[in-house]
Amino acid sequence: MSAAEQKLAEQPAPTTVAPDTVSTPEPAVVAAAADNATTATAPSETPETPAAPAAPAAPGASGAQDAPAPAEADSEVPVPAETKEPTETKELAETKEPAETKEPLVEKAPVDDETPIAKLWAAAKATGHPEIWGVTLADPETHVPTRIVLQKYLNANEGDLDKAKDQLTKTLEWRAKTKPLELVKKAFSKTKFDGLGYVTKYLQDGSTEPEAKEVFTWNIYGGVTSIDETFGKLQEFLDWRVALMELALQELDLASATKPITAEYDPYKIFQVHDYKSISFLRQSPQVKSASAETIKVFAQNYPELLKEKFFVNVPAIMGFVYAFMKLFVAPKTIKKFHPMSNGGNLAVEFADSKVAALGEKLPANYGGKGAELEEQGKGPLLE
Ligand code: HEM
Repeated sequence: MSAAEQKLAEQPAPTTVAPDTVSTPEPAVVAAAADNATTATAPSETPETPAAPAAPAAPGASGAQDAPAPAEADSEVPVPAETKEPTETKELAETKEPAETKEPLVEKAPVDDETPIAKLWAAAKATGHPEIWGVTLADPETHVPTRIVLQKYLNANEGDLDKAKDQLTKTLEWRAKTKPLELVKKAFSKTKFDGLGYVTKYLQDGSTEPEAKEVFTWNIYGGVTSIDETFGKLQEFLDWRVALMELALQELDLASATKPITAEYDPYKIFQVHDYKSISFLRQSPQVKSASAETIKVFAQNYPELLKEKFFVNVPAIMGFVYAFMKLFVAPKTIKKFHPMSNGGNLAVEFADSKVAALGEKLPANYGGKGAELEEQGKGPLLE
């Protein structure tokens, strides 16, 4: 049992959805939520190989049918490595064929543009929008960052090419419309968003491996002083929330990534923390409900496979019902990455396994570390 799970076990999480009532605690829900999603899966040799159609239903299709596709849906389903890497096949065939001979080339199947990654690339080009998460898309055959992005769409959809294509196309259309990179340059209202969101990054000296970098986004929703101010204008809140996510993506810096990912191996993900300390309102207002539901939906569609683990800290025991309510909107596989904790001071011990040495110590003291406060070590969307 991890420290998060122990903390969780201390804290009841009722399942009743009625927002105005505090219902009977139900430890089973807590246990399920704390379940870690790091299910071991067979390694795949072919990163782009789609999962077999017989894989379990896509996230969002099981349990909560109407729930959006999860932003951070895991790809835990083993992916059979049936097909040979087409490029390898081609290279092999060509090198074996002496240039002088007139014999016909060995038949190459499938050709490069038939791989799922190549098909996603074709779909991406067709939308006309050139970037995603700070990566200017280019031929994935030679451009690792693009290959990573496209593979994430396959992973989010359990290797289902049609679904991946659909989600990718919608993301690119959304980015063309929303212009998230411009939101990062925009200044938001200090009155509404001051102290509510930060991004931090931690590096392991001497290593260039992707594991040597950990990026966190922090949502200090306990710091909200006026629901009407912060959540009253939904689009404004969403824009700010998207700007925060894009800042985190800048730190993740996929554009400089050099290591391809597979269905099972993907170190390019972000930790998220929601801090509900000192929450001044104990009921979920309609504004909070719609802001949360809409954020979850937008993120599920447009930021798949970017969540490593998510910690909800300083959750007042009396608000266990909120957790139960929120889970209704989230796909089961994403929920497995959630860790509610009653005491934020225990957060630091969760990162003992990180490749970034003493990561926990680098966190602010509020979270059990020895590092500077978030205001000092973090950055957030611009405010005016
Ligand atoms: C009443 C004060 C609260 C506010 C203002 C609030 C705000 C939000 C918002 C805006 C989101 C959207 C997702 C995001 O920003 O990343 C969210 C998601 C969520 N919140 Fe809260 N929340 C509150 C209380 C709680 C409590 C007490 C819990 C219990 C643990 C909770 C659990 C969750 C969960 C599980 C999600 C889904 C996260 C995801 O899909 O990534 N919330 N919340």
